[in-house]
Order: sequence, then C-alpha cells, then structure tokens
Amino acid sequence: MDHAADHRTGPGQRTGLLIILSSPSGAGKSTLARRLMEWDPHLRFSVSATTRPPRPGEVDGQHYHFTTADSFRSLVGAGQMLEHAEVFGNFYGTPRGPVEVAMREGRDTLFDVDWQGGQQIRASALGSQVVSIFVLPPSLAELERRLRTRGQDSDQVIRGRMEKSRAEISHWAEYDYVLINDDLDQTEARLRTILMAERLRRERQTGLGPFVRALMEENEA
Ligand SMILES: Nc1nc2c(ncn2[C@@H]2O[C@H](COP(=O)(O)OP(=O)(O)O)[C@@H](O)[C@H]2O)c(=O)[nH]1
Ligand SMILES: Nc1ncnc2c1ncn2[C@@H]1O[C@H](COP(=O)(O)OP(=O)(O)O)[C@@H](O)[C@H]1O
Repeated sequence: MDHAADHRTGPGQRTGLLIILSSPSGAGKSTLARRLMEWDPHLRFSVSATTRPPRPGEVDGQHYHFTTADSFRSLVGAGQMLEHAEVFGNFYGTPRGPVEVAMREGRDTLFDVDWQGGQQIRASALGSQVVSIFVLPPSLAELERRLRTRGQDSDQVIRGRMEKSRAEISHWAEYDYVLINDDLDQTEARLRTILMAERLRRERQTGLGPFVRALMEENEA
C-alpha cells in the first residue's frame, strides 16, 4: 500500500492534524501544551520515549515513557519510532503506533519535540498534515530566569540548556508560526486561534457539505 496516499486528504475524508510545538528549553512549551490539552480534551498528546531520568512529579506514561538506552535502541531498530533524536545527551523519540491510530480516527495530535523531531515528522509520510509552531522567549535573560524558577534542573544542566538555546532558536524559520511567549494567557489564546484556523482550513479540504459534494460529482460525471 502507498503509505503516503493512506493519509492524503480529499472530499469526505478526515485525517488528524499533527501539531508540532518546539522551543528552546524553558520557553514554556510544556506549560502551553498542558493548557491546550485542558482546553481541548479531544486533542491527543504524543507521549515521547526518553532515556532522561524523570523529574519530580513526572509520571511514566503520561509525561514520557521513561526507558533505558538499550530498549530505546531496540524500538528504533524495530521501526517503531516516527522520529528520534539525541537532545542534551539523552535520546528522545515519538512512538509511531499511537500517531497512526489518531490519524485514522481523525484526531489531532500535539507533539512537544525539538527541531530535529520537527524536521523528521515534516519529512515523513504524514508531513502534509503538519502544523508547526515555534515558541520563543521574550529574551535569553528571561529564558534563563524561567529555567531557574522552574527549579527542576541543576546549575550545570541549566548552563548546558542555555548553551544549546541559540542553536534551537536558529531553526525558527522552518516553522509555520512563531509565537513570542511573553504573556502566557495571550500566547495560549494565539495557540487556540491557530488550532481553530487550521481546523477550518482542513475542513475546507475534507468537510465539504453534501450539497457541494453532489455538485462536484455532477461536474465529474
Ligand atoms: N526529537 C524529539 N525531541 C523531543 C521529544 N520529546 C521531547 N523532546 C525535546 O527534548 C527537549 C528536552 O525535553 P525535556 O527534557 O522534557 O526538557 P524541557 O524542554 O526543558 O522541559 C525539548 O526540546 C523537547 O521538545 C521527542 O520525542 N523527539
Ligand atoms: N509566559 C510565561 N511567563 C512567565 N513564566 C512562564 C511563561 N511560560 C512558562 N513559564 C514558566 O517557565 C518555566 C518553563 O516552562 P516550561 O513549560 O517547563 O518550558 P519548556 O517545556 O519549554 O522547557 C516554568 O516554570 C513555567 O511555569
């Protein structure tokens, strides 16, 4: 079967959107993702696998699937990752199965992945369904302040993340939307607007009413 054609949109068909959120560490994407999920219970969060150890309060299977490097590698070897990358010295990857199920069910999926993950998902057979959003902090000083006030990482880890932030930010132009997360409520409102508009755009392709469909079929006959 042609894998790409399987997810192609057309009149009457409805497939899910893949909404990719990326940002330098600490800009606020996990917070925004959580708020968006609370707002829209139909949205599915893609739970990544990672070899990073859990932070206090993180729940296995909910925030991440915490795993060892060996089992991560065997999942990759078995083709079970839609994408994967090494970030800050740990492996992260998106399990393929749940994304494909959501696509078939017409459910939208939200991804919190870095720029490498964004590139790989865009290049995959599901790429035509991607809506990508890059979240920027108002400044690097504010980014560092957020990493420190989050209070989850050691000084050394924070320094490492700040060093990588410029490299992550350099990929902003690859994304469909760029949001500066200054005021959290305003950024959340903008994210909702993007989601609503992108859903309308998809309906333009897939949600034609029976009246328009009948006219199209008449024209094709
Ligand atoms: N490529 C890829 N990146 C991921 C995945 N899951 C998380 N990441 C990214 O890995 C980076 C580190 O995530 P995390 O350790 O949770 O730290 P945080 O971003 O500071 O909360 C972030 O840029 C995430 O977007 C994944 O499945 N694939
Ligand atoms: N707009 C904002 N203004 C102030 N603080 C914020 C804002 N957005 C997020 N934060 C805080 O910044 C810290 C990092 O946010 P988080 O969502 O964990 O970032 P990321 O997932 O991008 O690493 C958290 O303590 C969060 O509460």
